[in-house]
Amino acid sequence: MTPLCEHCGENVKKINQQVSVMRKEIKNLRQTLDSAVRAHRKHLMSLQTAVSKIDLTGNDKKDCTPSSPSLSAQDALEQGKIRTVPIGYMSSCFSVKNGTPRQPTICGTSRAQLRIQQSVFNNPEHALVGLEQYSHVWIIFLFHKNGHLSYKAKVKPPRLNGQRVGVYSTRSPHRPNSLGLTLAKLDKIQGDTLHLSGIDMIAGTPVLDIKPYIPEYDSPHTRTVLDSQQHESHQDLPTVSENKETSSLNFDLDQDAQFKLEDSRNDKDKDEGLYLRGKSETCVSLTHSQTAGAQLFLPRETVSLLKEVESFVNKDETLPPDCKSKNSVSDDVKTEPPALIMDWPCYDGDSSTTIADWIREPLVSSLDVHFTPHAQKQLEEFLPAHLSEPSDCERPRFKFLRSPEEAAAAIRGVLSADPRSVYRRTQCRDRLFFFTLDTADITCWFGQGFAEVLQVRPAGSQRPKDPF
Ligand SMILES: C[S@@+](CC[C@H](N)C(=O)[O-])C[C@H]1O[C@@H](n2cnc3c(N)ncnc32)[C@H](O)[C@@H]1O
Repeated sequence: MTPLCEHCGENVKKINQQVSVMRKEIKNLRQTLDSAVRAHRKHLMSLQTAVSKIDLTGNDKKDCTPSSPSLSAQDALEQGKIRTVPIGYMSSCFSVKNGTPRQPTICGTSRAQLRIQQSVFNNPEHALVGLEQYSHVWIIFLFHKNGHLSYKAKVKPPRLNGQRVGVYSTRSPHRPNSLGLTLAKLDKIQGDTLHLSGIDMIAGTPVLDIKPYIPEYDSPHTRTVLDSQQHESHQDLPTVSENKETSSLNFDLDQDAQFKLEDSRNDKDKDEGLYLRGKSETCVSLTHSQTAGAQLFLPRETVSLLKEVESFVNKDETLPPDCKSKNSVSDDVKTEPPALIMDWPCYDGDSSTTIADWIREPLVSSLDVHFTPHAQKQLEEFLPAHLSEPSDCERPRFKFLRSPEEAAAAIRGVLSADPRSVYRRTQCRDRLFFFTLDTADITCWFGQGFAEVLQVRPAGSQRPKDPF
């Protein structure tokens, strides 16, 4: 007789049969589960491997890594697939994207340093020998703080106030390969370190390459002028770098526009080009009537002032009286001043270069920048970088900027170009705007056609509350 369960009264044999069936089912389920987990793990690993082999352009690079047995580094290079190694990282007076100039010309006084890594060259300073002869360098870098790797074929540049254009017609940081290109001023080289100004990169930006800026190669206008004049005169013409050792004269147009006019003649018998350089180094070209191409570096706002000079010079074919009084060029120049023809390739539709209208005349106009007396006072509290002061001095100190005036110019540069996003500009225009410059936190607000700096405090101190 089959025993019955004392708890439920069921047939024990039947219960045992049911239990063994359930055990089998559980075992099967476990096996299914285990194999599913294994399959998922395998899938995950293959996905991770695949992801690690996708480069930023979305191309499969499985065969181009140096470790790949199937493709040598040379083959990879020939296919345009390389693994980059930063030659150094920027130290810059801009710590975050917000408030960083959108182009280097916006803020000539922004400063940065770039130290060449020893991992690239055993003696990094050797790689810089000769570069000190150049005033400007191209910096090729990675937009490493783009946050996400997505990019679109069409973008909305802030200067177009919401309109879309193709990414390759812009300098947008959101682009395949995330490469940036900046023309920076080379202030000096110390050992393995470049001291730069006029930059638009944030601190920590990985730099991939540096090249000297050579107007004869890099500026179509200079090339065109030189080419045509060489063709006409069949003689070698001076390069802009030769202009460096030349005599100079100054003329002041007003407080904001001081120009150094360097007569490029290093041989009295040759009638050569002129070289004008301003405080902020926006470059447009200038030609001498008879021979060489020349370069003009000036702030955007002063272009109109210089156009007045242009008409003055072209009309009278003499130098302004101010120039004459400070003139240090030789007598024959004074008695027989050269006729000048100024060309404005960036501004006046020169045949050698053309640019999009929205760059020439942005839909977003530039702003006047004011400081409240309080902000001005706060700014003056900052000690310049490298000024020796007692270490216990409680005043805040800049790390890069050399004076409160330089900081004020940098702030003006950043704000006059309206650094707000289109969204902020249109949807929350009453909001306070914060950005960091060197060791200073700047607070400002925007009104119709102007920006006002309200506070300049040591970075890291508490932000004022936004009243809106
Ligand atoms: C419009 S891009 C132009 C950069 C360069 N001159 C070019 O034309 O390629 C400059 C802006 O990029 C952003 N930026 C600078 N450094 C960056 C970095 N390392 N990663 C991501 N964005 C950066 C800042 O917001 C800055 O205003």
